[in-house]
Amino acid sequence: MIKTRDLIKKYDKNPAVNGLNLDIEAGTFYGLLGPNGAGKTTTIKMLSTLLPPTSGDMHIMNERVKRGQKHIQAQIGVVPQHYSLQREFTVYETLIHHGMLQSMQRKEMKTRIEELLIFAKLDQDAHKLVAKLSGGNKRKLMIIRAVMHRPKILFLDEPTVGLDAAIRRSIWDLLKYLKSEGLTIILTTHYIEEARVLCDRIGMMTHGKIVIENTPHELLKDVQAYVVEVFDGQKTHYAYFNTREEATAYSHKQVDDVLIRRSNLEDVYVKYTKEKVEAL
Ligand SMILES: Nc1ncnc2c1ncn2[C@@H]1O[C@H](COP(=O)(O)OP(=O)(O)OP(=O)(O)O)[C@@H](O)[C@H]1O
Repeated sequence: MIKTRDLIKKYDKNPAVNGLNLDIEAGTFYGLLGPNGAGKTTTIKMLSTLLPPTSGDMHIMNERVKRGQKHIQAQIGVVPQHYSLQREFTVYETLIHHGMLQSMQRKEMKTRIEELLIFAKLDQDAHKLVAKLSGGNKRKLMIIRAVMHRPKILFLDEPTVGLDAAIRRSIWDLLKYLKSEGLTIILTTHYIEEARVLCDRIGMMTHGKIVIENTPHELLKDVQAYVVEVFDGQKTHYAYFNTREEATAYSHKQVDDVLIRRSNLEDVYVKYTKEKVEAL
């Protein structure tokens, strides 16, 4: 569905994306996980044909992508990182406007809007002004607007950043529903838990490159199952063990405070990037 080879994007001479090779199959929920500045937004902009690469190849639905290919763009929905709604439109007008831009038939638009408003739990707010919506509902509106025209691929750039945990979960439910409709979804996030909950595959990205990619389950196998965290008063040291018994034996030898826990995706991320990412 999406394939890139040696994709590079430089701003001036600085590479923001530095040799990206992706193979994403149809129907996959794919997460690009990485800290600020890793190159996630630049990747999404190139894949969604908004930004031309400096070099490299990109295929979407078996077709080589060049800038401004209308028939490929019609198969793509994009939810950008920053709010991009007309404040003076109502929720309903926002969706109608998008449907018209996508040349949808009026009858089809009406049915699709009703369906999406219900799934996004925005049906009570259909005639509310965008300016009056909460941050979470604005984000949901951007998501359903992006899929109004039934694209095959949805790109989401940090869809839950800055939202509280309850709203974030309701957005996750909406995204799970869209995936069940058969969409291929590519999401960027710096929330590890978001990638773990939603994604079939995760590419961990730093300095413009994917450093490891796999299913969340397989990624976890990359670190030993138990971690002992030892805080020496200034810094936390992490030691990894295959069994709880080994971890416990190690913890008994420590003089400082210790915590024993199961390892998680953050441990995998730190192992590969030596960078901390924000946990939920
Ligand atoms: N228009 C631009 N001009 C110059 N440099 C840019 C531009 N856009 C991004 N960059 C730089 O490219 C690098 C990658 O940025 P990008 O926004 O793709 O990363 P990101 O992983 O999405 O980070 P964030 O989570 O902060 O959005 C960063 O060093 C950034 O400063």
